[in-house]
Amino acid sequence: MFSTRRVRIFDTTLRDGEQAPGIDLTIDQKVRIARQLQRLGVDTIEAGFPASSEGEFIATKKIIEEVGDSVEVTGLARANKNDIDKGIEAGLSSIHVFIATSDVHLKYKLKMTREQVIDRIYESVRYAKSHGLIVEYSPEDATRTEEEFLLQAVKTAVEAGADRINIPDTVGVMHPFKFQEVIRKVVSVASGRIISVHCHNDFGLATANSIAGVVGGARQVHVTVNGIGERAGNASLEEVVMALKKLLDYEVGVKPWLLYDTSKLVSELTGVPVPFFKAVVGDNAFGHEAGIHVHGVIENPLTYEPMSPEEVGNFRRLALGKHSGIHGLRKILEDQGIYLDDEKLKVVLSEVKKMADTGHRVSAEDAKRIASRFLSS
Ligand SMILES: CC(=O)SCCNC(=O)CCNC(=O)[C@H](O)C(C)(C)COP(=O)(O)OP(=O)(O)OC[C@H]1O[C@@H](n2cnc3c(N)ncnc32)[C@H](O)[C@@H]1OP(=O)(O)O
Ligand SMILES: CC(C)C(=O)C(=O)O
Repeated sequence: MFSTRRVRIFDTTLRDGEQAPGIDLTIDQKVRIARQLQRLGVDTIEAGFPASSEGEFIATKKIIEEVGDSVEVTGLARANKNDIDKGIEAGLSSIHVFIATSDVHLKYKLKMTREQVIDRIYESVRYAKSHGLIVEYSPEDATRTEEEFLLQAVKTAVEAGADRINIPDTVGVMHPFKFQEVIRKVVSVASGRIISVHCHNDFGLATANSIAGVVGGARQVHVTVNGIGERAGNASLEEVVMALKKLLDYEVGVKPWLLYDTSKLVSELTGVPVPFFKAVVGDNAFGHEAGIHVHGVIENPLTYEPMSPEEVGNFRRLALGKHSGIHGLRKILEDQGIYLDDEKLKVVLSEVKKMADTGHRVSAEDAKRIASRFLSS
């Protein structure tokens, strides 16, 4: 039984993440990522969409065989018998059923009435439950759904036996102050079922909204590694995990020291580079050049680091450039076995800044070469 501060991490890198244009993983690549997600300690892996293709079906099957004994493996299914049957055939013991509830989706995509959608929610969740599955229901486009109808859809899924209710901000239109209240209302009608949030990053608020959803009472978050996914992506696993742990003192099962390696693996296999400035796992997430920062970090990393790189498997990088100071230069030279007094360091620093002013990216080797002139004199 989870404590009230425990938050489930539902990873959808292999489903929503892979839906992003240009990302088409092979079966073996999906299995490799699934193994890493299992090692990382996520609570649920959404392996894919079994009804989508032969490859998705086989990948789901293989992922269940590979990690299904130690982590919940689920798959996406539309609210129809065929998709649910495909998931069962693939060996799923958990399924993620969705159907939209917003008027724009009902009118232009599904061409269904609200009454028909309510019936479909009940029928599809009931059908999946009758086959012994763990069922998570998502009212797609929930955050653009008229509130009373959204709550009716939630109650219908609960009555049909849904184990979890996931609230997707499908096109990323939420902000944290509003989403927290939406989730609070959903929790109030969900009869104790776990409420989940699934946030997209169209306004750059996916992580913030995910956290707000947890504060509002959600105890599961849908995430993807590196935040990959539809359009501007999903809530980033590494950001959500570290924000929940470090800023709000929630408990998660994820092992944070594996975050950097997991990020690198997904980047390598998807071909999507991790932005230099990406929070937690970016190569500049623990990079320091400005003299005042480097001096502070040398004295105590807490001066300029909200978490340590080692906590997340990343690395601290001290750089040289036009913003460097004498403390940083001394450290970088001493790390190379070169010890100069302050007078000589000031001359070397001046040369470093002149080099940087030309646009040259000054390396530790450049500084060593400049300093060597003093050592030979
Ligand atoms: C927000 C999300 O990310 S939702 C998940 C999106 N992911 C994907 O679409 C990836 C996998 N998709 C696929 O491989 C294909 O879309 C399939 C196999 C699911 C369906 O393919 P097709 O039969 O060619 O239909 P197509 O994709 O063109 O249209 C979707 C159909 O599903 C229906 N549909 C869409 N969502 C749902 C739903 N939740 N429940 C029931 N029916 C749905 C649409 O109304 C449309 O029905 P129609 O064919 O009777 O008009
Ligand atoms: C299927 C649902 C959960 C989804 O991906 C979305 O609405 O963004």
